[in-house]
Amino acid sequence: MAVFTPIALSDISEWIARDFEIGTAIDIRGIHGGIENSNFFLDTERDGQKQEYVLTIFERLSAEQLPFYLEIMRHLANKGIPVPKPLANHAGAILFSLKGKPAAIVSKLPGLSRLAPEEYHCELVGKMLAKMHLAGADFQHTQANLRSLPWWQKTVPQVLPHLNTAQQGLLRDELATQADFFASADYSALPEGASHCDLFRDNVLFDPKGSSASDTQQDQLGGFFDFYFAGTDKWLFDLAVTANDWCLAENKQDLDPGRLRSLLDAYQAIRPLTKEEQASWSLMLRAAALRFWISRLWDFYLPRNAHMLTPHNPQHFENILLSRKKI
Ligand SMILES: Nc1ncnc2c1ncn2[C@@H]1O[C@H](COP(=O)(O)OP(=O)(O)O)[C@@H](O)[C@H]1O
Ligand SMILES: N[C@@H](CCOP(=O)(O)O)C(=O)O
Repeated sequence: MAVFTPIALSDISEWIARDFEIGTAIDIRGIHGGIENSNFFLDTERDGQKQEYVLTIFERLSAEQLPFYLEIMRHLANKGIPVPKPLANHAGAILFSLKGKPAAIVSKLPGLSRLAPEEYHCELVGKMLAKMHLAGADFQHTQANLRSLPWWQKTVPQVLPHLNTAQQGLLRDELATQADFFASADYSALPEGASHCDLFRDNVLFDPKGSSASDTQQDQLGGFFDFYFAGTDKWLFDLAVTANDWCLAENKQDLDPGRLRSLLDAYQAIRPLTKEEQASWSLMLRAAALRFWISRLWDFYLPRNAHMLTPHNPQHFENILLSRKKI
């Protein structure tokens, strides 16, 4: 669990009662699992009914960067895509300040993560990802993915001293390959728009409808959340990030053909890939692997203070990159 900024009920009760239409705050609990922000489940009571929200204190993103993330969630939610909807106060604002940091309150989605997904789950995710891309096509705001090539180029020199010679070679070579790819005509031709850019298994919830916990074939998509790495990016990058996490084989590095087919077929049933996208797929899988290898190295070797922070394992994405280079 990472709670960088602790919040107690007494810190927010008056504010909630005064500025919102959501009744009385009755409970606030730090959430396990996240590594970027301080997240809390916030319960309120209104007219005898319990209501559930998620309160986020943003630890790294600035008040200037945040409107993009909150507005894309509002835009998608208004179009029926199951994503958290930011809550507006009486004045219509959706971005607030708490303990001197930016903060937001969003609706709590139903369900739980499926960390061992079946092909069926990959299909649900592929279909909704394509719908989300199309629903975001008329979103007016743009903001670069802040964890794309310029950030990789800035961060790689900081992590290189911590790596062995083989890892340094792999990282340098892949960065150069990706810089060439990003400068190519093929890359420029790829369609882009608002993208999640971090659609890992732990950022998707499923609402179990089956009669038992093991009856996962009845799951329905509860929603996508954690849009705080989103940006205007190539849709293919979003799909590659998703494939690299959802479609792993038993060895946890190669792609599992069945899961991958389910994801891609479902995505393409809604938005078929262009010929440039098809041609760029293997390089984009590598870009997606590199992105998370670098960020995990950065979190691992240059950690921040948090009360309970468990950095993700960088080796996992080194293995995935090596595997994607063989495709
Ligand atoms: N809108 C939401 N609805 C339901 N659960 C949520 C929501 N937002 C966050 N969570 C829960 O909080 C946990 C951490 O959130 P996450 O956004 O992944 O944190 P971080 O941005 O710090 O990585 C998630 O694993 C999930 O259980
Ligand atoms: N998904 C990324 C890290 C971001 O963490 P999240 O909890 O915000 O998804 C990774 O696995 O490296």
